[in-house]
Amino acid sequence: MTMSSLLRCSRFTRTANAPILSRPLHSHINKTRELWTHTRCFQQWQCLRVDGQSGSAVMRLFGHARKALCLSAARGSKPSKVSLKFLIGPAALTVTARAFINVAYCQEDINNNVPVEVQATEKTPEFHWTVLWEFVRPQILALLGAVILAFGAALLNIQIPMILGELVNVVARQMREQAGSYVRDMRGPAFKLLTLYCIQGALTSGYIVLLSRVGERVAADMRKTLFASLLRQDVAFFDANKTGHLVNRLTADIQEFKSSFKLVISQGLRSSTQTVGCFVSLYMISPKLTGLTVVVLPCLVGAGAIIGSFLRQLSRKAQEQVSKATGVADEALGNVRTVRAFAMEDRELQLYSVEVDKSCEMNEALGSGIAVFQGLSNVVLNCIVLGTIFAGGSLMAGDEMSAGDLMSFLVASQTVQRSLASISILFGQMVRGCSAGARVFEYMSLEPSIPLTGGGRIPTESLIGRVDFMNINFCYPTRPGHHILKNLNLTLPSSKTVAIVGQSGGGKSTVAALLERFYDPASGVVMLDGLDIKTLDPSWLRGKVIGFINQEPVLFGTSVLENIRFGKPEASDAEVISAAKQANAHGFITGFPDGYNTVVGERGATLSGGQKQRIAIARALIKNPRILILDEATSALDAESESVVQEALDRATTGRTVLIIAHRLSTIQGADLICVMSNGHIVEAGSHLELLSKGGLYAELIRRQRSEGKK
Ligand SMILES: Nc1ncnc2c1ncn2[C@@H]1O[C@H](COP(=O)(O)OP(=O)(O)OP(=O)(O)O)[C@@H](O)[C@H]1O
Repeated sequence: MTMSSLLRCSRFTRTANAPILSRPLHSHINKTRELWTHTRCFQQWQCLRVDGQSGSAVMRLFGHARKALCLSAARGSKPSKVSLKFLIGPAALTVTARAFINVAYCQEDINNNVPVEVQATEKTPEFHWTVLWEFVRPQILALLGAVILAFGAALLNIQIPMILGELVNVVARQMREQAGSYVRDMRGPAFKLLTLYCIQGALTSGYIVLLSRVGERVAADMRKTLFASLLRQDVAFFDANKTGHLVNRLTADIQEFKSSFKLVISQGLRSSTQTVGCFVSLYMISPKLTGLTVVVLPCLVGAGAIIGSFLRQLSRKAQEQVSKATGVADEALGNVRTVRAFAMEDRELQLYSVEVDKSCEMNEALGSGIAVFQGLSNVVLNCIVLGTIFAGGSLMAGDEMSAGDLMSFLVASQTVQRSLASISILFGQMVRGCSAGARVFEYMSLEPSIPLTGGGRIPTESLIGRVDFMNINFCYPTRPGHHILKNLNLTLPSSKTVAIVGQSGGGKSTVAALLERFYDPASGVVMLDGLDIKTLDPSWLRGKVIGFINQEPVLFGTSVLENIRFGKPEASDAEVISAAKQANAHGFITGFPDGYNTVVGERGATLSGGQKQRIAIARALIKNPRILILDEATSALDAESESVVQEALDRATTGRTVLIIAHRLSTIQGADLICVMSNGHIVEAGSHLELLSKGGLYAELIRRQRSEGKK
């Protein structure tokens, strides 16, 4: 979009019930509008209601609008309309903005703390033919072949009623004249008809084979491209989108698109060719009867289409209800241990039953609707046949038509009916296919603000491993008004252990997330060996430099060997075993009947917490990271497992830069530096003894934990 078109479409309108704006405010908004058009963020603004706001309040309002849009962009949606209700002082102000989002604004500094209520209406994703073309292009020859074969089959279908008519004429002549050989007269048209049937069958199989090849390959390419795009997205994107919703796009949406694509090409082409062709045939057989058909048929097909669309709506709702019920079952079965632990089986069953009963009711209603529709269609179709015979018979009586012509007319008009009905169904299918395709394309074109790769790398031999957090301010993109880190300054000296402590929810893990570059700070820099990590290759940083072990290690449902090798795919078996030994895991792994080939179950469900944690440590150690982050690595374990894991961790931290995030202060007393976090920044730093002697917040935390321990 050019700057001039942006300026053209930028406008403010006052709605009927909006109070008259004061002059200074008007000019202020105009200035702001200029600002926005220049930042290329907005396509159109509509200021609906402004009650006695000061200029600066309006400026803040625009700031919030921008943040809301950034938030939506981080969630992966591009809203066309965002309604914001701001409560600034006593007055309320409502603005509706039509937005053209520039995703780059996700990283804007977010510093305002005005209470804000945001409702974002998600824009329906758009279907882009150019994107589809990119997927179809490699299959174009097969697709053209399919189109030609389908067209050929449709042309043959048009011939069939005429030849049937010829056959009936032979029979009628035989009955009338009783002369000549029946078999000889029938042979010609019968042979012709048989040949047509065979060719038509061959063409039909041909185009179905080609189309399913095209459809499957296009769908496979789409799946791979969408999955690659999803894997590339920012962590913030996954904060904002449910996994089930994303998986649905990869599975159900692509499936729906593929079915529609195949159906629209094969049936659409066939039905439209047949409709046109058979209409020509009808006209050639009997212009009078065709005139009658032209009046009656569209009315009936139109009525059928209306009822059909009602039934489709009903079917969509029933399907939604089925997936709702599936969602309940999915959640319960996926969290079966929690359900069992709370003895909630009956409640889950009840929830599921309610949803299943609703879906049953809807499907029953749908079934009744379909039954009525089918019954009516049968009556109507038979009436059409009756009407055609009636009208055709009177034409035959007047010698304007032969019996064969009437037969041809009947078959051709039935073909037209079927084709028109299938076109009306296909239209709905096409709409559904396009919206499924649009949902798939939406995430394909989404560019992450933090790329996966690209940027500099520090050679391993010169990597020191010093980390500096300088003046960091940060809010999570999903909660723009909630400031987690405020002017945080922290240094992790090379080969030293730094522990961060502080109240729960204070932002300790957020510091680790910024070092991993899961998010970028709103302002300030994170430096590795004096280089801004934004200039370094994120995949190198995460894959080679930093080892991350957190409270709830997630393992993949494969073998122990593969899980450890996840840290370094090229590692030999000997390296895996050595990492397992360092992590105190070799003993229990070799105790399993299948040793390193033991499959650990979904998310490592067949292992104990301590065993999972030690495999996670081995997975982190196998890449020999310069920096190790231990985020509450032992807090989920019992005392016995904790001591085994702690022993592994103590061994792992030697010679590395280590950042420990801990609740239990007893585990970090040996750290070189302990930093106490409060209110988003570091308020105290020093060794355990120094901090104790100061008698500040750390001493208070120690005192509290000791008294809790005693209780
Ligand atoms: N992905 C996220 N999106 C939005 N807010 C988040 C996200 N992760 C954490 N938060 C919020 O950020 C704040 C800091 O969370 P963080 O996990 O950094 O705290 P913490 O100090 O490590 O807490 P704890 O000691 O309980 O683990 C919390 O208020 C939390 O609700």
